[in-house]
Amino acid sequence: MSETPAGKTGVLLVNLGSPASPKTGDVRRFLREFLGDPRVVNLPRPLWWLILNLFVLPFRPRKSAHAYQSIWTEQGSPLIVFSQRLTEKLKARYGGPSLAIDCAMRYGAPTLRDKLRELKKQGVDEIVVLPLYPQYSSTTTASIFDIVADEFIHWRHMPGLRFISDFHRHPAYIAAVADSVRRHWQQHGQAEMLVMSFHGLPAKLTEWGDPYYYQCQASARLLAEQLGLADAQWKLVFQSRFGRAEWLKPYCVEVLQELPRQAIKNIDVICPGFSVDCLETLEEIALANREVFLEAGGESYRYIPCLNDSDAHVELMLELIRTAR
Ligand SMILES: C=CC1=C(C)c2cc3[nH]c(cc4nc(cc5[nH]c(cc1n2)c(C)c5CCC(=O)O)C(CCC(=O)O)=C4C)c(C)c3C=C
Ligand SMILES: [Fe+2]
Ligand SMILES: [Fe+2]
Repeated sequence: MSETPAGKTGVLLVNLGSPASPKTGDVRRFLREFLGDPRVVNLPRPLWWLILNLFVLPFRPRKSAHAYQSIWTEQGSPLIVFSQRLTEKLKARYGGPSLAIDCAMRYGAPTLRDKLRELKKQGVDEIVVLPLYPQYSSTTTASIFDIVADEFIHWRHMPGLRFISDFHRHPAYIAAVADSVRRHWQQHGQAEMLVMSFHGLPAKLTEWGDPYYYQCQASARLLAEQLGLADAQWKLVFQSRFGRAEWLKPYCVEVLQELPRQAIKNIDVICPGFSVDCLETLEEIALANREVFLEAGGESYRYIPCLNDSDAHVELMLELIRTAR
């Protein structure tokens, strides 16, 4: 028997994932896995199974496939491409014999289980799981933890585990996003208002103890403070309502329709809850919601991209690996 060499850490950046292709069949497969996760939809299983199979999966995939087609690139889904490029840069800069770095998706491929097993094969004695969600939600972050915990059940020799639940007020995160806004202002000038759009959630989840709503509020307020914005110069909104239940408010679309009526016709829009650009930012925010704002009488709508694979994002990842809990 040989001894395991001491002191090797494995880091896994984890994001939501995308369909294998923007074809309806692949989108249906992806949505079946995603929306079948009890963390994402909390209804009783038999009831949700019926709704999902009778009312969602026969219709939604075709509509979503169109949306995916509008943002798909030669290299694939922006969410996966950016997440992997970020990982490659981090690896090239800081990876080595004592630090293995890789990237996995919660739904679709590359799977979280495969990547955890690859790290195990490399003999790491600590695994750092870093979900690419600055704000914790049971629907996203906890769902990643479920897979890690379930995978570990089968491991005889469990390594140390550090799971980074959130980094919504980490100074390095706030600074990196604020810097990206300032750079945008330097190039394009500052609009009358900065709209910060976060992915929505069913409102009930907050009552049930999900801290996501409060973490979004905290991130937005810290960003506004760092940028020296007065209250009238920024607004937090929630996008991507799904289904009929009440979601977190204010709804992005309603605010965009209202702003021109309040004589605010010139806005910058940023999505601080998304680490990399994806369907939700590129199609919904940068394309569809722009039309909503312009049709309501808005004049200028500038979308500020996510941190994506920028050097600032690579440094943020390193800082989180070093300091976040
Ligand atoms: C950033 C955090 C996210 C939270 C919180 C979140 C909750 C949540 N989402 C849905 C339903 C859908 N989301 C979809 C896509 C999608 N969602 C996130 C992030 C969060 N979701 C991302 C990054 C993406 C994009 C994936 C990509 O490939 O680019 C979709 C699929 C597309 C569509 O059909 O619109 C659905 C559906 C629910 C129900 C939910 C919380 C309950
Ligand atoms: Fe979502
Ligand atoms: Fe959406």
